Amino acid sequence: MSQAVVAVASHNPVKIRAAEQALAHSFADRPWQSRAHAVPSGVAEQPMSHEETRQGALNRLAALRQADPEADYYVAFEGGYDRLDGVPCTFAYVAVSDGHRTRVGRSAPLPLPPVIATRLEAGEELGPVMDDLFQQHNIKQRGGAIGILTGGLMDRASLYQDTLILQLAPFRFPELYPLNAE
Ligand SMILES: O=P(O)(O)OP(=O)(O)OP(=O)(O)OC[C@H]1O[C@@H](n2cnc3c(O)ncnc32)[C@H](O)[C@@H]1O
Repeated sequence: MSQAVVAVASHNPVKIRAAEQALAHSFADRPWQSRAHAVPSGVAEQPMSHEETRQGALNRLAALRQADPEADYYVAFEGGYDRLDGVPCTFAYVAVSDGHRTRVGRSAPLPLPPVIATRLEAGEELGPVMDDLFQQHNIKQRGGAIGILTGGLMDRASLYQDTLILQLAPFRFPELYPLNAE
C-alpha cells in the first residue's frame, strides 16, 4: 500500500515525532511518512493566552495546507501559557485536518511553578527559562518542561501525541461525527 503523508507545521523534532506516532497508531493499516514545513504562527513566539495559542495552531495549519497541498493529513501544534482557573499552566493546542474536516483541541495543562510563571509574564519564553533554571540545552526539542516537571513520566512528545490521538477520533469514526454537526 502506498505511504500516507502527514504534513507537520514545524521542524521541531518533538512535534514531528508526536504527529508521526499519533497517525501511525490511529491509522495502523497504512504506512506513514512525515513532511515538515516551517510556517508562521502569526502570534507571539510565546503565546500568553489560550485564545492566542489556539489561533497560532490554526494559523500554522492554514499556512501548512498552502505549503503542501498534496498531503493526506495536516498537523499543527502550538505551545502556550495561560492562567487556567487561576493556575499558571503550559499546554498545547493541536489543529488537524485531512483537507475536508478540521479539529482543534487543547492538551492537558501542566501547572508551572511561580518562579517560571513570573518570568513568562515578564516577557521571557518557556524554552529558554527551562534551559536556564534546569541547566539544559534546547529542552523544548527534547522532553520539554513536561519531561522535567513530571520526572520523566511524560514528555512533550507524548503529551502532544496523546492530544492529537484524541482529536483523531472523528476522523476514525466519521459516521459518528457528521461534518454538518461540527
Ligand atoms: O519550532 P516551533 O514549531 O516554533 O516550536 P517551539 O517549541 O519553538 O514553539 P511553540 O510555538 O510550540 O511554543 C511556544 C514557546 O513555548 C515554549 N515551550 C512550549 N512547550 C514547552 C515545553 O514543554 N518545554 C519547554 N518549552 C516549551 C517554546 O520554547 C516556545 O518558545
